[in-house]
Amino acid sequence: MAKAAAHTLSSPLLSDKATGLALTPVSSETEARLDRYVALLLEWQIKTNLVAPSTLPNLWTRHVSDSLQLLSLVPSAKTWVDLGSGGGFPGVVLACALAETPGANVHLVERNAKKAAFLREAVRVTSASATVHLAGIGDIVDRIGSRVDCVTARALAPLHQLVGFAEPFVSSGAKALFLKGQDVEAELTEATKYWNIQPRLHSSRTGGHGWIVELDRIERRNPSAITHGDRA
Ligand SMILES: C[S@@+](CC[C@H](N)C(=O)[O-])C[C@H]1O[C@@H](n2cnc3c(N)ncnc32)[C@H](O)[C@@H]1O
Repeated sequence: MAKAAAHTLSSPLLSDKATGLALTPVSSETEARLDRYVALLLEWQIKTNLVAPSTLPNLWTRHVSDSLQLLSLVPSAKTWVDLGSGGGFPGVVLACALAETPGANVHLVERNAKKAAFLREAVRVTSASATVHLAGIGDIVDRIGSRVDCVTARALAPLHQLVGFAEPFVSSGAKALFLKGQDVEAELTEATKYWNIQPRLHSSRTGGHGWIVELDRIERRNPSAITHGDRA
């Protein structure tokens, strides 16, 4: 019974879906893939914590649209890497949206085996363009190998760590897009102690206090330029 209820979009969730798709419109093919993904997530969420339970009534705006908004920042990107994909945000959503794009692929990097199993199932039921890597971030740079157009992360780590994770990809020509919350200014201040970056900030289209940090260049700062008191 509980499982059957999980498959049926409740009225608030249907209304949230309409709001979300008005913010970030998609083709009917992509909408059908996203419907299958959301149904699977609600089914697995009963046993596995994929998103904070308090955010479930706003799944489409808080998670799906939050992910979809990245596409317009790099419309020509085909090869994506999503670090710490968890329940699939933004990676699976991007892969659903890119499923009709020839040559597109999203690498989903997740070290938790249960979440990686969910990601594999999500890719299967949606026929999305994605490859799941059950691995730590430090181990996948060589494995992914091919030229990457965009590296993403959401709710993974403080910005100064994300910049370090993304650096090998950005050094090879990728753009980095990090979904961040209201503390973005403080995180940027911390990150610039260790990295030379010129961030571009975009306020989230989904409202709230969210920001997208866009980076095209990352260089490690000369360690001698950091005063002793600044060192982590
Ligand atoms: C808080 S969740 C966020 C998941 C998703 N990005 C989202 O926004 O809903 C962070 C995820 O990153 C994964 N993770 C953390 N450190 C990692 C690492 N070094 N390598 C791979 N995955 C990692 C965790 O297992 C977890 O699933």
